[in-house]
Amino acid sequence: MHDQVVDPPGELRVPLPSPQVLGTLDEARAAIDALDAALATLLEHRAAVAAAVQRLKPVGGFAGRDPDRERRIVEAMAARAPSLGPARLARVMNAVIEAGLDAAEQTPPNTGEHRDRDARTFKNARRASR
Ligand SMILES: C=C(O[C@@H]1C=C(C(=O)O)C=C[C@H]1O)C(=O)O
Repeated sequence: MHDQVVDPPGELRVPLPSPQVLGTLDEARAAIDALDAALATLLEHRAAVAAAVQRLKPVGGFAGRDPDRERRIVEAMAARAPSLGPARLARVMNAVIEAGLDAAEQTPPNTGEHRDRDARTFKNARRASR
């Protein structure tokens, strides 16, 4: 049902129904499921890009954590998510960043899995920017 989220490949499309039009619990839950499907796709893609960053930095992984960069990320996101605000978003993004770094550490560099995943990530990003 949520397979259509990435369509065409390299582009994420998700309906953003106004909460006011959600009249039933089933409708509201279906809307949440669609948003979560998109969120999962974004999180997977973000983790792959963050893993690529780790390999490009002089010191990657948890050892190369950059609190200033993380603060700037949260500030930029808070402008788009004012009802959450910077303090809540900082908690969310701390979990997202740690999950990404953890996943990157589970996949050693220069393996076929990395190479294939990076190739897909950048091919999709290039295609999406055209
Ligand atoms: C991705 C980087 O490495 C780490 C992970 C970050 C992230 O997932 O956004 C941000 C800062 C760093 O702690 C980076 O330095 O840009």
